[in-house]
Amino acid sequence: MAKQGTLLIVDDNQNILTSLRYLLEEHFAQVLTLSSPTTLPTLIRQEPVDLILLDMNFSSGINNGNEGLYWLREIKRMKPQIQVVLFTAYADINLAVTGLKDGASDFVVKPWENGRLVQTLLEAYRKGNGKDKKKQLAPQMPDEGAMYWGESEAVKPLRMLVDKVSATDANILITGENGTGKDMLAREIHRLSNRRNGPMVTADMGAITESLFESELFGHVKGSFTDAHADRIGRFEAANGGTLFLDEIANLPYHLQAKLLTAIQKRSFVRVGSNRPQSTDIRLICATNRDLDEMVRKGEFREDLLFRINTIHLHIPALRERKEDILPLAGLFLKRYAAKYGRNLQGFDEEARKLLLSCPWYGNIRELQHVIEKAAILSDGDEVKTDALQLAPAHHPEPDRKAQTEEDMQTLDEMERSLIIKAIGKCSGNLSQAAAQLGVTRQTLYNKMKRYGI
Ligand SMILES: Nc1ncnc2c1ncn2[C@@H]1O[C@H](COP(=O)(O)OP(=O)(O)OP(=O)(O)O)[C@@H](O)[C@H]1O
Repeated sequence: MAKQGTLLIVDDNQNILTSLRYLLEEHFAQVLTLSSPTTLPTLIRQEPVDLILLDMNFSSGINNGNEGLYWLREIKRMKPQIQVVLFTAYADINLAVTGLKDGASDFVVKPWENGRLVQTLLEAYRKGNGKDKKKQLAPQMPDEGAMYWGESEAVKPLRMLVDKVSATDANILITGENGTGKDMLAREIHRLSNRRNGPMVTADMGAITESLFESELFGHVKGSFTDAHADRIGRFEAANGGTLFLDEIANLPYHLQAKLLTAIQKRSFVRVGSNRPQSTDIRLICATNRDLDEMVRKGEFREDLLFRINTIHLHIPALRERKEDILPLAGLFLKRYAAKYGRNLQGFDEEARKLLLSCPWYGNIRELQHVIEKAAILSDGDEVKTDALQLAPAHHPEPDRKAQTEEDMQTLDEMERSLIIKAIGKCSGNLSQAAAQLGVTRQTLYNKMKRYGI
């Protein structure tokens, strides 16, 4: 029989890789090998892999097979059609059984017997080949809460970079307009990192009051101030062994930035009321929608802090810069909310699709998500029409569309939402200008946008 299919072998033992490659090249059209699973996501996106023989233990990770299970789930999440055969030590058979429940086709126990191994792999290949051809053609959408990367050119370099840096401990700065998915990306990086079994702790620097900054981040000891009724650990300590995500980093007042810098540099902190420095093992990810370079120029952000936090800079493009992803994302949200609200919605009619593509989406993916949720609730039949999208006038491309009258407004909230959208539209998305025009601070505008899903 002619050789068919692409097999990928993932094992950190080079001798095993070499001997298996010789053996299996006799049976498969292409045999690829990887000595570490870290680049597995990139490889399976680039190569047409049909089948993976996946080791359960990697010397870099914890030697309990969990790493194998983790990668199995990743493969199944990214490319459910790829068949995975687990390669396991005798002691890990229970884990391999868990792996079967998680979607593995089969498992082979080490030390292996060549004939048996070949037979198991060929059977797994046959099982996958043909059976799931239909599924392969459908776009792969992630589960609720999972990140959808999309296929646009604008996110490709970002994705490559994320694959490369996730496993390292480099400090990462994520930038992007509000609602582009910075928080989601931070979680994705944690999930892809070697710290994934450790905690992921978030501190929203816009929400922590100045007086509680130190206590929230570094903790305090009982009696150190009036409300310190008991010892309390801070985020730096809670994130030990995992990832600390400092969201809205630009909102940290200048005079507190030096304290943060010291803790980041030394990877140690002192609880309020104590004088004992404690060390912590964290991977730091920061995020902001502001231009930190400009803030440095204006003297609002410390240059040394910026230098420290952005070892790797990841910028998420605005949704309007990745138009190819609008309809797939809208489809993903529609599927999610149609199921949630018990609607039989299969898609969008042509006008609705055009409207979705022509919107500037100043609130990015968050705004799209809110619009689709509302549309799912309002729609009858099996297609979403433009009316159900309820996009505010400023979002409509037609210049002569009549402004909404006050009678059309149902609530004060809707009025405020509409005013904000109009102001942002007028200022071409410049939030500082829009805030000035509305007579509120940038932070207030930002909070309101979050609240209204803009
Ligand atoms: N790539 C994505 N795939 C699926 N959902 C996404 C994606 N990116 C963002 N979302 C959804 O959009 C919403 C906003 O995402 P997120 O909070 O991560 O954005 P953000 O950039 O951190 O926002 P902000 O600037 O307001 O802090 C969330 O509900 C999230 O689930």
